[in-house]
Amino acid sequence: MSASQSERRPRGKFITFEGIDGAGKSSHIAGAAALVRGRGLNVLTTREPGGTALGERLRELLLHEAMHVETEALLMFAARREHLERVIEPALACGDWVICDRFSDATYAYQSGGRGLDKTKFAQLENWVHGQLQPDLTLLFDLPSSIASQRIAAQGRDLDRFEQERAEFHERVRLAYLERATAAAQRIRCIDANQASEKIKILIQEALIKYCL
Ligand SMILES: Nc1ncnc2c1ncn2[C@@H]1O[C@H](COP(=O)(O)OP(=O)(O)OP(=O)(O)O)[C@@H](O)[C@H]1O
Ligand SMILES: Cc1cn([C@H]2C[C@H](O)[C@@H](COP(=O)(O)O)O2)c(=O)[nH]c1=O
Repeated sequence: MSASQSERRPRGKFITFEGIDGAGKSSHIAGAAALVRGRGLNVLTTREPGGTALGERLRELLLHEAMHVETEALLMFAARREHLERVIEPALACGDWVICDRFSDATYAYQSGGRGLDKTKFAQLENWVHGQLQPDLTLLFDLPSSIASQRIAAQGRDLDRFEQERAEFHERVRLAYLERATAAAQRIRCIDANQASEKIKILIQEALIKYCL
């Protein structure tokens, strides 16, 4: 066995954080990454839409320009294709872990659940862009949209196109996430986001240790 073969690390784990806007997922990504790093593993944190130079430009359009729902879905998957090619796949292949703020479950929840994109079209795009690849673990932050919108309002910042949507939209997104969690129960762990951050941090640590570390 050559030196490079013996040093080859096992493929990294792909972890995603999901939930409606304001559910609190982004607040926990750095802590999750620190836990993984503490085990001596390399970990990269990234986000969607975004994560590459082109993806970040697409993010600007997606968050601020009105467009047809199918354009929106196609651009989400275009940004994802780039992200997979340039960031996610190379990192996983060399043994690094990737923690991503949203992935295709968000497209299912927002574009199909929220906006009404045909689920068959979603499935075709998902299959085209990432085939059998799915996250090893998805942490779904579940919260009623009324509480999430209060959290966002308390931040006192300008709202993007999705955050400006009505409560009914966010409830449809939430239900679609829960539907997806039922359909992929082996991968998606639901976290009650209506509790103190310290308790949520412990639940995340438990899930990472139980399913990935
Ligand atoms: N458990 C919690 N209890 C109360 N407030 C929280 C909790 N977790 C996060 N917050 C606050 O809620 C707001 C939204 O949190 P965060 O940005 O992490 O949410 P998010 O799900 O990533 O939202 P978005 O998808 O819109 O970026 C922040 O101001 C954050 O401090
Ligand atoms: C990946 C993805 C994202 N969105 C929406 C959801 C959010 O409102 C914004 C940006 O995400 P952030 O967590 O607030 O940074 O984009 C979407 O509609 N579809 C997707 O696939």
